[in-house]
Amino acid sequence: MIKTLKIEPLTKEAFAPFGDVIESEGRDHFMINNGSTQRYHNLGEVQLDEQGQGIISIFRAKTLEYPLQVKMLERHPFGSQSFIPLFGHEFLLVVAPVGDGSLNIDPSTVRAFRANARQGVNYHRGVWHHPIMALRDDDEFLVVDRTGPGNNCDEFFFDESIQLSVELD
Ligand SMILES: NC(=O)N[C@@H](O)C(=O)O
Ligand code: NI
Repeated sequence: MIKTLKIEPLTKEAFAPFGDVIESEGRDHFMINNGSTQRYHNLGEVQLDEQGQGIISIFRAKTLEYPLQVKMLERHPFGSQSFIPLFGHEFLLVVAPVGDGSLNIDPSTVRAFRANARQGVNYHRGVWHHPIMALRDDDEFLVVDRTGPGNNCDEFFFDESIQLSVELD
């Protein structure tokens, strides 16, 4: 299978099978702080197993070479993982649904999205995704995810006959 993935705009609806889109555009809010602040409440669900602890980190990411061949995806079975751009730059996502839970990905289910400069994402537990795909060198992302016992990162490498690529326009 040789396929160039169509890069879709990131929307709450389109991304729903994979997790949450963290954004204020078009979302409900309520006023707090005596009317000085709008709270865009509960935009994403932080998912943890019982032994897990939620933590906040910063990822400083190099850009990858494009066209990119998607050779692998990873998942975090014990918790969600969110990426919120700190410098307001767009970034890319490649994802695949949780599936039946086995260590396998149907390549026909792999999708690519482009986050605009005011969007973050929250991958739900077990959702397959490519490691962070920054579009600016040394871009930084606030990351909320899970630490704790056990291996919380499974990797799946596609067979060499599966060539999924991402091209920048
Ligand atoms: N390994 C790690 O912490 N990073 C990945 O999970 C990622 O999604 O970038
Ligand atoms: Ni990850």
